[in-house]
Amino acid sequence: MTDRSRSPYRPSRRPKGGGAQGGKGKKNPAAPPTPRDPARRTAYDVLRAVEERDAYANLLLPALLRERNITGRDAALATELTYGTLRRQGTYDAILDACIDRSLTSVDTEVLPVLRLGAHQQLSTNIPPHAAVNSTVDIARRVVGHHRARFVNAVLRKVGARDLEAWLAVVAPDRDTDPTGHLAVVHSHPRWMVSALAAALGDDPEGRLDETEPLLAAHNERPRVTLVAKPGRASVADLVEGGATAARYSPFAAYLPEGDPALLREVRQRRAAVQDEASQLVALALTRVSVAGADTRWLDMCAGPGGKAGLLAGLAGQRDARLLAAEVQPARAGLVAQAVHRSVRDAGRVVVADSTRPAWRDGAFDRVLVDVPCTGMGALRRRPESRWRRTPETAGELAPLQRDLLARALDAARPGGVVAYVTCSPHLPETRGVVEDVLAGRSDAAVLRAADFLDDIPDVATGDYVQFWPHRHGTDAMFLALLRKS
Ligand SMILES: C[S@@+](CC[C@H](N)C(=O)[O-])C[C@H]1O[C@@H](n2cnc3c(N)ncnc32)[C@H](O)[C@@H]1O
Repeated sequence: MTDRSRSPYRPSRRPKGGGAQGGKGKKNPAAPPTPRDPARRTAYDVLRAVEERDAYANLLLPALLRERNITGRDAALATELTYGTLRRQGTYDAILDACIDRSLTSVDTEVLPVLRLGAHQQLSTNIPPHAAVNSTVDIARRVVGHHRARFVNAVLRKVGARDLEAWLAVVAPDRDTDPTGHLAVVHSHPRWMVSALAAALGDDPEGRLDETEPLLAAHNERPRVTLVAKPGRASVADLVEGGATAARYSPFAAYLPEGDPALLREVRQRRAAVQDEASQLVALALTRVSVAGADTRWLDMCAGPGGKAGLLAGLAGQRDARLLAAEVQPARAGLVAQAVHRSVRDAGRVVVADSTRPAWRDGAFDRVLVDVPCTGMGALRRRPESRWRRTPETAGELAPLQRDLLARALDAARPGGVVAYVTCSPHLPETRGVVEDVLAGRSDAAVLRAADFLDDIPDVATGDYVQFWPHRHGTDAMFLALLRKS
């Protein structure tokens, strides 16, 4: 069995600059033609760009759909094929590995995505098997030529010999003797990530990883769309009138069962936006901690693209406070400005700034949010390919920056002020590991029981910290620590 501690089939890098267009066909940049079988071709182009140049599917796919004028059912099929294939890539690779004589690592980066795309259609969709194979081989002929298309045809016919369940019984390690390896193949995650998530959940590493399994399964589900009604500018009732349903936990959230969020008037007018419910709740928790004395100066140190800053600015405007939102990347700061400047009484100001070298004086703020850059292991439902990008080594490389940012956040808070340390990751070295490291080196801050500020939400407390989970709360796996400056 191949070790799946990381995406085992990473090809060597190709020269950059080729765009997503993989084949030899000429492309007219002024008016790109809609390709034959546009859904599959577009899914293939995205999968190949992800494989070869670490493209982001959530950015590239909508851009290609727009550029090629693909809408309706074709757009829906392209989306399903792209995300479905990326989510189950680890499982399909294990199956494909068993179907070819040589190692899958030796398969060209042009061919590998087409094999995965074919496996996905055969094993996880209702597309009739002959149509799945024929259409995929047709794509292969156009993008990699007749010779390699014959190879694709032969492999996919072997894949079609069993259904998914039967394949898993063959290729997944035994659950009792190797639960981590079993779950890694069955639920398509790198092996190290299964262990890291199990540790964050507190699952017994010697046991069957019973809670880890539903978490991994949830990562392979399409997340529902959650909206935020910006305080003072729209209400949940407005969103419900537009077809959404009130959310379970956040007083500002509504779930959109289906359809394009932009069809809602409030979203078009930027009075509402798409935002995960846990993102809303960690920002809200920061505003619920009581602070003695003045409560007018709020800081968001890592604000881009502005989800939490937009909510905080709205809440600040209702309480005669003002938010300063800092973001190091100018383009992302522009997005923050769009989110913040429509808050009540325009309570936010945005600056392009490196928050590790603050332009503000120490002790200047009553409330500070530091939502640090992280591995994104809490958002695998929305960015399925990110699970294959990290290794155990690279998963820890942001920790020095995270520690630095938290230390600067504590500096920025005044005595009696409060700091929220947030990550969109449950990975222990970037959650409690960072908080405990920083607090070990200073005596001017104490941890508050964060769950006390999110009182009606079950199963979020992990000691003094809060950890949301996709399988428990239907949200991203967002972490929150609340600290009081002394
Ligand atoms: C996890 S994201 C923040 C998400 C944001 N709070 C929201 O809700 O939309 C982290 C952000 O921090 C920014 N960042 C990274 N290093 C920074 C630094 N030294 N100073 C300021 N911002 C930084 C990144 O560019 C990124 O936009």
